[in-house]
Amino acid sequence: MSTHIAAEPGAVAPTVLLPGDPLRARWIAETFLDDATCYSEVRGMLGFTGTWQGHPVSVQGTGMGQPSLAIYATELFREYGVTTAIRVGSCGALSEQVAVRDVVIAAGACTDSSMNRIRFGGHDYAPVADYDLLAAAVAAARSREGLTSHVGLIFSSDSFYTPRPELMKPMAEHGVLAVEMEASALYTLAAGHGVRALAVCTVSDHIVTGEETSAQEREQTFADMVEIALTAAFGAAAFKG
Ligand SMILES: O=P(O)(O)O[C@H]1O[C@H](CO)[C@@H](O)[C@H]1O
Ligand SMILES: O=c1cc[nH]c(=O)[nH]1
Repeated sequence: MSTHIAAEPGAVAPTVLLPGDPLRARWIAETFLDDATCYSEVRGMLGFTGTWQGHPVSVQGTGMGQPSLAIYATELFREYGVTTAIRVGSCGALSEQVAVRDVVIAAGACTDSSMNRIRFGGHDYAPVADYDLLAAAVAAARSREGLTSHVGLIFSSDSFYTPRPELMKPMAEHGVLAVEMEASALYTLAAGHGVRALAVCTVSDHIVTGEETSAQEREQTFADMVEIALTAAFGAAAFKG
């Protein structure tokens, strides 16, 4: 057991999906995994292990924001031997080219968080996805009929309710597709631990148009990103099977 995860050694699979919402973790386990069992309920941050197409997979809620994700990611990497970590999150579209329910695959993550500046003595750091996971996810997303997907930068903000909304426009003008709250920390911690990481997000709301989805939809309907993440984790052969 680690401080915030009540799993026995070996109870967490080497490949973990990381939704912010612990109830989305439960929905993913119940919907996509075979023989899923819950290994942790500490603080209500649910974690499950099962199999997908015969591959062991865990799904662990991370909570909202980079400090919360960093707790779970650090314990998973240091104490449970996780080698592949894929965030499956919701995000807000910044660009008019991106619509609600589109999937955004994050090649890299900008941030307003001070976590990396503290880590690197004031220098900036460019958190990027694992290239093989990224390429596999893009291929999987582009082969899904009826799904519009995008690949590029996202913005991992410390604030859901931003005090500086005027900064979203220049972000979009510099290629940032969407805002969420965890990917930058995930990519940084994964790099530091030699772990493969990726963030695949579904657009739950639109910062420009104001369109939004319900809490129930964010918890239980973003299936494409989950299947893309699982396919990327286990390779193109699994996708065909
Ligand atoms: O839906 P999840 O994965 O929690 O992700 C997004 O939703 C939360 C904000 O509503 C933040 O955690 C943000 O990153
Ligand atoms: O962090 C987030 C997630 C979804 N939508 C947003 O606007 N922000």
